[in-house]
Amino acid sequence: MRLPGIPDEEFIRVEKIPMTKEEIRVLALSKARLFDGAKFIDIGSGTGSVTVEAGLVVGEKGKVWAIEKDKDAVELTRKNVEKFKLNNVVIIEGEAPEALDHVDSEVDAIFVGGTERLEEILLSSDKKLKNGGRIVIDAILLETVNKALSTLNQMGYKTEVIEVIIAKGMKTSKGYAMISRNPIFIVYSEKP
Ligand SMILES: C[S@@+](CC[C@H](N)C(=O)[O-])C[C@H]1O[C@@H](n2cnc3c(N)ncnc32)[C@H](O)[C@@H]1O
Repeated sequence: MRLPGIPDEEFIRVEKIPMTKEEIRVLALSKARLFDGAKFIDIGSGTGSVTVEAGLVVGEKGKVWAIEKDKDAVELTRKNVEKFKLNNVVIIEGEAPEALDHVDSEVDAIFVGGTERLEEILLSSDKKLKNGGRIVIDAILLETVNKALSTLNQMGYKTEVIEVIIAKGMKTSKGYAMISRNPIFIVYSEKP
């Protein structure tokens, strides 16, 4: 089992597809409490960075389903999965929540990085999640946080939210300058 924390530069990237940054992946996957052999869904896989990190954590006995609606992002997820030589990932091209129908197993955790149609996604995710399983949502907008918390609370989940503000050191000729990244909210929750 490998803990998450692959440097962003190791992923194949294209400018128009935003990536969940390294430190956020570490926190989000830690809140998802993945383990060797776990089953996991990444909704809105984008570059595939969360999918790849999760695939390495859950190992060969585990499985990851990556759901992505954008054709180019699906291709990018595929390239990164190949780059990291993972054979425990199923890539589903399609939009959640409908694409969740192609996940043929109950899972231990779900990460939502693509938050369009969030309420429907959360309600459908519940049917795929084991009791005690976790849903983790990565959000930029306050409105997304609000929707996530209200929906999860209605579903009877135990919920928490954190705001993550990170500055990363950039090496300059005079030393390291700290460059701020945009604040990100992580909503994490547990099914009763
Ligand atoms: C912020 S990016 C995700 C970043 C990704 N976690 C990564 O590290 O590259 C959001 C992605 O979610 C996808 N998306 C948004 N809503 C979706 C939905 N309902 N179903 C499937 N994909 C969705 C978008 O096409 C986009 O690629």
